Parts: sequence; structure tokens; C-alpha cells
Amino acid sequence: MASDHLLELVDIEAGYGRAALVLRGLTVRVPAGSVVCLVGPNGAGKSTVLKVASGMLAPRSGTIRVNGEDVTGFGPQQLLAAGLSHVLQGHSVFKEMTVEENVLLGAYTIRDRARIAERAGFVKDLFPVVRDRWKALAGALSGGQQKQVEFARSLMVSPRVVLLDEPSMGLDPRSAASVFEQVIRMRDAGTAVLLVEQNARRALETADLGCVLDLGRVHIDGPAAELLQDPQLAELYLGGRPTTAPSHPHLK
Ligand SMILES: Nc1ncnc2c1ncn2[C@@H]1O[C@H](COP(=O)(O)OP(=O)(O)OP(=O)(O)O)[C@@H](O)[C@H]1O
Repeated sequence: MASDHLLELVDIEAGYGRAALVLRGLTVRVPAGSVVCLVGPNGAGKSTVLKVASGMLAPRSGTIRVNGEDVTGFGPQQLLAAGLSHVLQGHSVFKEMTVEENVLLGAYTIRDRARIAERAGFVKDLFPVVRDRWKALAGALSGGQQKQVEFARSLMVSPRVVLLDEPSMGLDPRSAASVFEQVIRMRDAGTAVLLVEQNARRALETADLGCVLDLGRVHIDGPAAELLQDPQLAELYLGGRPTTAPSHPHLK
């Protein structure tokens, strides 16, 4: 059964080994055509949500649905096939390989050559750096450009939802701004995004919906623009009082 929500994580409990639960009854939904961001303090469980969504960590209880279909208990390969593509925290390009080789790694599950060529054309259109530096060694690109290569690789399988873990980590402000613009471009090209970010204010300025996590639960969620204007949230999680307008208005 199709659903307005491409991804639903409902009442999820999850943790690592015998340690205490990290996620304690968490519910997050990603509607089609949207960027949803998870923000919250260190250790709140943000990355763990993405690991559950991509099958790297099996939930102890709760339900995962993709486009209305129950995929609870699926492993990483099955969730990838169901439409969830995970861009891990940190840098995962192979620097000694070309941009082309890095991007095509994302197509390793696709047999049809015409389909691979079509997807390569799509990601080159979406990320001009990928097109312009297609034959260059990935290690010769800047950190922000390498992130675009990772995004392009994740889109080769035509995911319904891309899971992005701290894409701005380690980047200078200008490169980080460019990465957030690429997130918007991905959304506008039809891929929903579940985004985890340390930079909560920038993430909320980029996202359509926000979820503030604390102690493994959703503390508050709603339209990102409204969360940005909430004085209490600003004090607690965003490092200061709300600004009257987004600091990067071109993104909204
Ligand atoms: N592989 C692991 N094994 C054991 N515990 C882990 C593992 N990964 C994370 N944890 C624990 O789970 C909790 C939540 O971690 P998680 O990385 O999901 O938080 P986060 O909100 O993404 O934090 P940060 O903003 O610091 O990245 C932390 O207490 C962390 O120590």
C-alpha cells in the first residue's frame, strides 16, 4: 500500500549489544519531497536512527515502513533495494580512484548498463562538479566536492530516501553552505532526505521538517521554520536566541 510517507520509523527501540537502549520509543516520518532533519545534543541517538533505517542496526522493537510497506527486520541489502541509501558520517570516497569509478561503485547492484548510463547522466546534471571532474582522481577534489561525489554515488540506485549523516562535518563554512545547497537540489530532483547534523541551525534552515532528539526520543518536531523561531529550543539546542530571518535566506 502506497503512503504519503516514504519512510516511517514508528516506536523504535534500539541499542548496541547489552548496553542500555539508545532509542526509546522514537517515531520519525519522512514525507515525499521533503528534507527532514534530526538535531539534538551529542549522544542523543541521531546517527543510530540512520543506522536503524539502513539496516546496520536491527531495532529491538518498533516498525519500519518504506512507502507503506513493512520492512522491519530487513538487512542492509534489502533496505537498499527498498529505496534507502545511507551516506555515512566522515569521508568515504576512494581518493586514489577517479570520480567516475567512485560514483559507479554506487551502481554495483544494477545489471542493466543502459540504466547505469542513465543514472550517471542524472547525477552529472545534478552535481556539476561530478560532471566536470568525472575523470579526475577523487583525492584531487576539495572536501566539499568529495561530499558531492558521495551524494552522487548514493543516488545511483534511485533511492526513495537518502540518509545523510553529518554531511557538513569537517568542512569550512563555504563548502558546508554548498553541501546544504546540494541537499536542496537532491530534494528538488525528487529524492527525500533524512539529515543528521551537528549544525542544528543550518540544518533547520535547510530542512522542511525538524525533529529535536533528546535521550533517544523525539523531544519536539514540526516545520523547521517554526522550530527555528522557538525561543526555548534556540536557547537549549541552537546556541542562542532565534534570528528574525534565516542567515542564508536563499536556501528557503
Ligand atoms: N557502535 C556502537 N557501540 C556501542 N555504543 C554505541 C555505538 N554507536 C553509538 N553508541 C552509543 O549510542 C549513543 C548514541 O550515539 P549516536 O552516535 O547515535 O548519537 P548522536 O546523536 O548521533 O551523537 P553525535 O552528535 O555525537 O554524533 C551514544 O551513547 C553512543 O556512545
